[in-house]
Parts: sequence; structure tokens; C-alpha cells
Amino acid sequence: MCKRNSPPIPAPDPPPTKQRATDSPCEAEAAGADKSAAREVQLERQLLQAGGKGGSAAVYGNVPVVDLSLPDDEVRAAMIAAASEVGFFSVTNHGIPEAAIDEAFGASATFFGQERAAKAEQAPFAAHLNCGYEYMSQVRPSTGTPDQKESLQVTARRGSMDGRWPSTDGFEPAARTLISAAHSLGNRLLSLLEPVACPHLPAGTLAGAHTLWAEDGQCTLRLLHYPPVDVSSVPEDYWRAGPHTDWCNLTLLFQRPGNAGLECAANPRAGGAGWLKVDPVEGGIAVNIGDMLSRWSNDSLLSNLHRVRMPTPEEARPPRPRYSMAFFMQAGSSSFRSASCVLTNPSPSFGAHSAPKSTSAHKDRKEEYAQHREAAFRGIWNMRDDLREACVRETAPRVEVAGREYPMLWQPADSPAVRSLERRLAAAFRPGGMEREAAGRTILSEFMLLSPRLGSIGWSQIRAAATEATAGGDDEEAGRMGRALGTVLTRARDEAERRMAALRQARDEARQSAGGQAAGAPGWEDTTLETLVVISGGLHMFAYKARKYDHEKRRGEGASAFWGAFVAAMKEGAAWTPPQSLSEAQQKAGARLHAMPWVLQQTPTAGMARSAGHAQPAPEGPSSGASSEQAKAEQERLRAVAEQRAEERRRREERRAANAQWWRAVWREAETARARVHQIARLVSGGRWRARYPEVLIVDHSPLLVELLHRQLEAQPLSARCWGSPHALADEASDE
Ligand SMILES: O=C(O)CCC(=O)C(=O)O
Ligand SMILES: [Fe+2]
Repeated sequence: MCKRNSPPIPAPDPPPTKQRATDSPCEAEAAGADKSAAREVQLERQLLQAGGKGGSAAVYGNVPVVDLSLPDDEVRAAMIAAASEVGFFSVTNHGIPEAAIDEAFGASATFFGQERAAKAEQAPFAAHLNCGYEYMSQVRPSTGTPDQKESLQVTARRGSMDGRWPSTDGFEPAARTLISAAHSLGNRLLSLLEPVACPHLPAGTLAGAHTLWAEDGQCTLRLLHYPPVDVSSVPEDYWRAGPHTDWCNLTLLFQRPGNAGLECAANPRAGGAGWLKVDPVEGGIAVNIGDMLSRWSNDSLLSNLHRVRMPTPEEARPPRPRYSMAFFMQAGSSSFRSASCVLTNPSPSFGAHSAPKSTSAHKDRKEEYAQHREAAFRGIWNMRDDLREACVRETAPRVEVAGREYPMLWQPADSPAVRSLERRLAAAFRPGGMEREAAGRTILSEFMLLSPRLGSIGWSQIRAAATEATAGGDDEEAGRMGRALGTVLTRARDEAERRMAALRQARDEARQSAGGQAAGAPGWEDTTLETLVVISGGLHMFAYKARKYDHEKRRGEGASAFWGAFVAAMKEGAAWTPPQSLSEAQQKAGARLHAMPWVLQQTPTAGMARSAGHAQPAPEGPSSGASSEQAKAEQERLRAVAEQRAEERRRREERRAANAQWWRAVWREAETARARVHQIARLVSGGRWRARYPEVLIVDHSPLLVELLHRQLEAQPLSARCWGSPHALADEASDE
């Protein structure tokens, strides 16, 4: 997981005047995102070329206009269509008083009308807050040149404007009024979009996520001033604002009549390369979808590239400024980071699409998203604590100590609460989602260990389940082994209880020696005891089947050689190198480990098949001196013999194939067992496990596995105990 020393404050379009000398610290994670970023840059370049230099106007029409006075259903349908196809639209009859907009524009013009030094002094820029005055400083990687603009960001976060409110007349009340009105309108639009765009979110999540002037506020009003330009002398690669996407959920963009120039990419989802006009609409406000909403809608809504081109020569006669005001609806950091938001929205593209944009602003976002993921994982950890709580609360057996009941924590339990947590976790980690995150996988597998199906049944049922699991039919021996497995589990329970009793006794003694004063005395209820049950069913069955094979087919040797090879591979330490496959293990342990092909070669069926293949063909044709009738009869006989041999050959081939398949299946079981042992060892020796479960009891049917686990765990300072079964395969390393 990537970490930064100080969490960044997400910025709508932060001030990335220079490329960073070093990349983000999340380099491993960044690799995929960088590829996507390269694609984005490519797209931007294509669009840039197709759109011509900064001064040429879009050739396509305007973005859709949505009349907000229509019934909600119609408004919603029109907005969803525009937001998913274009990512931009204009709204009319929006309810924000013209006077509020005019006053804010007036305050903006007054502020920008001052000397540059005065502006910087009144509203010093604070990068960590994305707040204050900036002058010609934003360089878009899509252009490589600074946007020809000055701006003032007013971020509605508690304290962010302290010492930054311009002193010009009426500025603060005008800005506050517009912010509040735009915030209400933005929430209304989000509420309309939400049921269709984000059906997985609890109603009101989006609107509820945008705070104003609170601790975590990130909504920002950006006042923009693009000074007049002499288009005859401005370089071709200069733009008022180079192509980019916004970081927020929604942007509301206020424009002045006659101030054209804003454009968005036309049909980018279909690989289109033209540009659409987002011209000012009489009484209207332009709206665009930002990256956040694109993510929260699982990409169904489009966060589209947009730009502000230079004026055409006609528009620049005489040279004129452009004023605009963008209100970025950015979810408050706490709500955006809360695990539930992310978890209830397990986007299929989460991670893959978390930060693929090209600007350095997007690099910040990349780190930002990494942090969101981390927060989500923290949430999952909390959920796991919930799970433990649920286990304890609802189903864990209780013991009474000094008149008080305590839960016994060693048995994970099945309950509606646990099942629901299990479902939520599964949803959070569904393939293609957060599953890609190693941390998530670790947590999940750990969770799986804590909540195996075994946990859902009682000990007597475990016995039955084990019997069934290992029976493979009504074979008597398999049943015996199943029962033995059940015995192991029961022993595990007994051992846990014994430890509990010892802790209880220690507690009582401590109480007594403290004169009945329990307070402060560490007691057993402060200890978490977990039973980690390691069941090597696969290995067990592996050995069992090998033996059964030898017994039934009277081969006598194949199984022990096979088993011996596996054991030798395990002892070689091969099993502890995660990426190592069993075939590599075979190589490592030498020729002896080529048991599988050896077994196949040594089976008489294989030998017979080979010799059958070399069998002499029956002589054909009449023999000299015999009558033609005799010759015919002889020919018939030979044909019959040949046919019979051919049939036998076919059956032998079939048997050989079936045998090979059988051994392959056994081998696979052994591989599974090996992987499981490795997984368990990794988890048990992992720091988090150790921190949470100081007492880990490892139980296994196979002394070999216990020995290997023990060896592994001894390398770690972990208080663990390995314990084999009296019914184990005592002779597993020798002949079976
Ligand atoms: O000034 C405009 O019209 C667009 C501004 C914009 O896209 C931005 O600041 O993100
Ligand atoms: Fe923008």
C-alpha cells in the first residue's frame, strides 16, 4: 500500500507549474496507471491535433440544453443521456437568481481589475488548500504551455479562506451567496442523477457528500479571468485553457454572453476526434461530469476532456477578456474516503481506472486514490472486527467465570451478521475490483481462514463432515480416516478448552492474590485465543489414494515412490517458495522426484502397452502347400486374432489414459495441499495476524506438515504451537 507522509488535499485543478523531478512514491502501483496515462496523453494529443491550434473554433454544434422546469423524470432522462454521451450539458430554469450571478461576476471583475501584486497579497495562494490567487501558472501536459489565465480559488473548507478573502467591496458576501446557491443546485442535479447513475449507492449519498465550510469541505468556486490577447502574435500552442478533465463530481460553469471558447471533446467514447461548443446559453449554466462522478457511476457517466480555445480573429476584434466562474462540486474528503462509499460501489474498474489521467494533477489523484483504497482496506479490517464481534455476540460458546459470562473466541461462527459481512467482503473483492490489490487479497484469505465452512457447524458435525469429505464413497478405510480427522479437530477443541481453563485459573489466582481486586490484573478475557485449524485433507487423500491404488492394482511400489518424492520435495524446502511449482520442486530434489512419469512408466499396463505396440503383425496370405479352403480358414483365424489384439490394444490404451488421468488428479490434490500450507504459514507469520491473535494453535493431521509449519514459524518470534494427530500418517515419509 502506498503511503504519503502528509495526505494531499485533492485539488480540482491544482497548480502544477512544473513536472515533478521524481515520480510518486507509489511506483509499483503506478505502472498500470502510467500506461493508462500514456493512453490519455495520446488521446489528448490526437484531439489537440484534430482541433488545430488554440485559435480555431469547434466545427460541431453545441452541447444539449436541459430545461430544469420540466418534470423530474424528463429532466433526469435528458441529463443521463447527455451525461453519458457528452459529459456536458447546459441547464436553464435552474433557480439561481440572475442577480447572484451578476454580483459574483461583478466582484470577480473588480478583484481582477487590481494590480497583480495586490491580488497576490490579498489572496495568497496555498497549494495544499488549492485556495487563493494564481497567475498564468497552470501548465497542462496536453499543451506544455501555461494556460493564459489568472484565477482565484475560494475553497469552502473551514479556515481555508482565513487571510485570503479579497478586500474589494462586497467580494466575500457575493462569493458566499453564489457558493451556497450553486451548492444547492449541484445537490439537486446529483440527486436526480444518482438513482440511475449510481443505483448501488444509498439514496442521498452523493448530495450528502458535499459539505460547505466544514472541516473536510472541498467544494471550490474558481473565478477565472482570461485577459485580452492579440491573436496575431500569440504562439500557436498557447491556449486559454488546455484540454483537461475536472476532478470533481460536477462542475457548474457560469459564462457571460458573447464569451465563447469553451469546448468539449465530441464523442470521445467512440474514438471521435472533433470538438463540440459549450457556448453560453441565455439564462443557462454549463454543467459537466467530473472524474469523481465518472468513478462513482462505474464509468457510466463521462468525464470529458474540455478546453478554452483562443478567440478567433473576428472575436478578438477588438481584443476582449473572458470571465467565467466554475463551481466544483467535490465530495468532502471524509465522506469520499469512508470505506462504505467505496465498498458499496465496487467499481469493476476500481484500481485499473483509478487515476489514469495525464496531468500532474492526475498524478496527485493517483496518490489520492491509493489513499482511498487504503481507507477502504482499513474499513475492511474494521468489518473484520465487526465479524469477530458478531461471532462473539451471537454464537460463541460462553463460559462462566466468577459469576460472569465470557465468550470463547476460538470458534468462528455462522450467523446472519457473519454471513452478511462475508457477502460484503466478497463483493468488495470481486474479480476485477479491489481484488487486484495484494493487501485486499491477504485480508480476504485471512478472513476465509477465520470463517471457513467448518465454523458454521458444531464439533460433532465436523466429525461427520470430515468423514464425508474424506470418504469418497462408502469405502471403509476412507471413513476411518475421516473419523480420524474428526478426532483431530475434537482434540483441537479440547486443547483450546484446556488453555482456556488454564488462563481462567491463572486469572482466578491473580484475583485472589490481589485480594479480590480484579481491576488491573491481566486476565484471560483480555487474551484473544484463536484456533487455526490446518487440515491437510488433500495430502491425506493423496497418500491414501496412492496406497489404495497400489493395493487394488497390486503394483506395490508406485505409490510409495510417488509419495516419497513428494515428501522429499517438501523437505527440500520446495514447498516454501511461493511461485515454485511442484515440477520445479521435482527438479530441485533430483531424479528421484520424477515419480510421476516413473510411476506411469513402471506400471505394467504401460509396459504392456509399449510391447503391444511392438507386437509382430500376424502373417498374411496363403501358406504354400495348403489347400485353398485351409488357407481361407487360416486367414479368417488370423484376422480374428488380429482384431482381438487390436481390441485389447485399444482397451489397454484406454486404461493407460485413465490411470494417467487419475495420477494427475492426485498430483493436483497434493499441489493444493502444498499451496494451502504455504498460505497458512505466511498468514500465521504475518505481522497483523500476530498482532491480533497472540495465541495461535495449529493443528494438523500430518506430522510432516506440522513439522514444516513449525520450522517455518520458529523463524518468526510467534507464540504458536503445532500439534499432530495420533492418527497421522506416521509412516508418511517411509513406505506406505
Ligand atoms: O473557463 C472556462 O470556461 C473553463 C474553466 C475550466 O474548465 C476549469 O477551470 O476547469
Ligand atoms: Fe475544467
